[in-house]
Amino acid sequence: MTEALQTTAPKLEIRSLRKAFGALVATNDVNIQVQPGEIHALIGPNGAGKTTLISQISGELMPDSGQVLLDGEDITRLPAYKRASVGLARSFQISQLYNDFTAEDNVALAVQAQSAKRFDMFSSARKQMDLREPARQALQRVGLADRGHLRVSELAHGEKRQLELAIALSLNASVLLLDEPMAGLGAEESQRMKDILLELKGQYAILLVEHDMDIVFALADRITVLVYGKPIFTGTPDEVRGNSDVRDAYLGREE
Ligand SMILES: Nc1ncnc2c1ncn2[C@@H]1O[C@H](COP(=O)(O)OP(=O)(O)OP(=O)(O)O)[C@@H](O)[C@H]1O
Repeated sequence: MTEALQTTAPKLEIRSLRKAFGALVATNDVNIQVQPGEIHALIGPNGAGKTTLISQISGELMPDSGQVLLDGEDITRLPAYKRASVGLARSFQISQLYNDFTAEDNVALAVQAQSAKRFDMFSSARKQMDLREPARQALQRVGLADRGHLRVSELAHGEKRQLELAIALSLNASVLLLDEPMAGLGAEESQRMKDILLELKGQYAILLVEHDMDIVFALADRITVLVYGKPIFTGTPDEVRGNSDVRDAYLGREE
């Protein structure tokens, strides 16, 4: 993978991205390339600017300057709701799930929202099938095949996080933005999520923000370390572990 990473065109490219909130520069000249099939982790202390960066890539926040490119196309000004249709999906957050709907309904609704125009022309029976099948497949890929009939409110916390991922997968994206998929999970749930991400590894370009360093080092092909909005190092897990700047700025403190 590492050799391939150096020779292929990036799937997702962040060029000289900058975002300030008043005097605070939360994204400070960030350059990152995520290659096809790569899991690229973004780590850094609290407040380093990880979520702010993900929000600019997903289109929820406009950068002050710089570019976001998907397959070489500039999508910096594309509205968030259109990014999934060009292949970029941010995993939903639990707060966006509909509690009183079933897990399968939640995925089907996301599929429908993305394809609303396309489905207007179809009969309702056909529409149901076209929404249900991708929903079921996505649930299966995250290990929720036999939980689709349950309401979200009946799912365990870890299952809700799996459902968030299923929604992202159902959108047929080739690039996934995952913001702390392990947050709030117990040891067993974390292990399950790790196994799911390992299964997906190689099939998507994934930009992963995660505080759990065991998970990051087990999953990532490369890691970018962000400190005060600025990348201080990008490298393989071994390179990151061995870098003294990273240890001083972040890992030493975490460990
Ligand atoms: N809308 C906003 N207005 C003003 N400041 C903001 C805004 N959003 C984020 N910030 C600030 O920008 C900086 C980066 O925040 P961000 O949430 O991106 O960091 P993070 O690395 O994701 O942190 P954590 O690991 O705690 O989630 C922080 O200092 C934060 O207070």
